[in-house]
Amino acid sequence: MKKLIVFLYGIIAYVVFLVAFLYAIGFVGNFIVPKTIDSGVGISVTQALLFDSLLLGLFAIQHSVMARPAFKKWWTNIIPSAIERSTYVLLSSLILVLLYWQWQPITSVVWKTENKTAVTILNAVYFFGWLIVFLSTFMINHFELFGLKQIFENLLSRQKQVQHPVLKMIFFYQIVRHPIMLGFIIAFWATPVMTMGHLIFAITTTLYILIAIKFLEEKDLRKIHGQEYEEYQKKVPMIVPFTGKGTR
Ligand SMILES: C[S@@+](CC[C@H](N)C(=O)[O-])C[C@H]1O[C@@H](n2cnc3c(N)ncnc32)[C@H](O)[C@@H]1O
Repeated sequence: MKKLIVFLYGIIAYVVFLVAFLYAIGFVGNFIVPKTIDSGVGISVTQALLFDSLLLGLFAIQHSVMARPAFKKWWTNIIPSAIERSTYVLLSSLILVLLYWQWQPITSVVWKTENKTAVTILNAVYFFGWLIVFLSTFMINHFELFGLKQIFENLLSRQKQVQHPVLKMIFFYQIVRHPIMLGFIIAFWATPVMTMGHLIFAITTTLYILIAIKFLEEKDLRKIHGQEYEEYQKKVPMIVPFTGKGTR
């Protein structure tokens, strides 16, 4: 019974993630969904900045803290390890829902193009960014990244072996070390109409991504994979494709 509850919890977490992910495409791109990055009742710029910084800060803190190995070690003394990843995914997705709901637009236009070709290209680049994100998750392990593998193994009572994580260096991971983050950055910047609110979102998230991968994720990856990761860093650039050999 407990295993079934754990399994259902993981499935719900995954469904919430899928909805939040799909909504993000509409939210950032101002497509289809009811509330987007540029919609909503305008409040003063100062108030909007305060609100939006708090929302982005909340996401950054949750993401940075809960992804650290030391936190996971402590946390899995409290919750079953089978749902550690699902809980992370669920909380991240719920914070995103809060962000979509409470995001305060600042609609002054910073740049805009009405040229049809430019609009088409920018929209194509936008969707290409999201496609890179989605495909890259399968290149490392989509099902493990979103907690599904863990809840399936738990349901099937598979003997939990302590498996050393595998470093993936295939497909997009041969071009850059962080294709998922590259995809996000592309999607956040590619727009035919850049408003002040959208620009602040793009700058803040890009800075957070760069700092988090350099000082948090790669530090963990070097600890986990040791020399293998250091060799990978020498061969493959961090986030800008085709910029020669990688650097730390
Ligand atoms: C949200 S994913 C982002 C991965 C990567 N930063 C990217 O942008 O494509 C974070 C998880 O991927 C894992 N990870 C990062 N690079 C990896 C690689 N090359 N192979 C396997 N796992 C990786 C990290 O340990 C972390 O658990």
